[in-house]
Amino acid sequence: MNALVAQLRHRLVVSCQAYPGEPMRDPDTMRRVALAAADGGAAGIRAQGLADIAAIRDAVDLPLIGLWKDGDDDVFITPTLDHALAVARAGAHVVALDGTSRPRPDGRTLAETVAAVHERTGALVMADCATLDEGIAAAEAGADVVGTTLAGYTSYTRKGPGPDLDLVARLAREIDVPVVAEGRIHTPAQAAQALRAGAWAVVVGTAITHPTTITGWFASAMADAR
Ligand SMILES: CC(=O)N[C@H](C=O)[C@@H](O)[C@H](O)[C@H](O)COP(=O)(O)O
Repeated sequence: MNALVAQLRHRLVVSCQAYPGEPMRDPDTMRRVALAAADGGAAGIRAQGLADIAAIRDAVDLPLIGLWKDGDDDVFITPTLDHALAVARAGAHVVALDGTSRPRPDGRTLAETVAAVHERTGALVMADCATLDEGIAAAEAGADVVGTTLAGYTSYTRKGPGPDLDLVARLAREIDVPVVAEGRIHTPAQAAQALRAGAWAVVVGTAITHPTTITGWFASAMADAR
């Protein structure tokens, strides 16, 4: 197994992302958020956008999973090979890309995309999947790690309030590549449950790095209690 993937075993990766138009959408802000996460014990960082990836790679000495969300199509996480190559060149050790079975905008297969990233950049690939079958196919396509990132975010998967730990468990049983639990992990207890379900590593974003959403959780709980 690759040493960088081995380093993430049973550890926390913090996803540092702000969305278009938000006050924290700024590479230097995300760099600081990533540094703060590293101080708290994050073993890896996940970051979106070439500028954020470059800023974080320079400042934070941890494995960096990079992605580039682009376009309005169904496939928006690092949708094409060109996006993936740019993410690697910006400094990501691992390129996270759409690992679903949906057609990619550049017409390449997942296997072709993974092979080209490996050959042309030396970066690893994390396939962001939504279902068990997609995770199995992504492992066969050569992905270095498989994430549950898109479970609940496709037309054919259901979004529950919490993480899809059943998918984590089924993937961990079925495939030999490390399974990363990602998506709607909102509490430390859920992160621990993901490990018990068989996750190699756990990615937490919103619950650590998105104050607008976290504030909303508190505000709405209080509104319900008024
Ligand atoms: C579906 C999609 O676009 N997921 C994105 C992927 O990078 C991010 O918006 C999420 O914040 C990330 O996956 C971490 O998940 P959570 O924020 O739920 O802990």
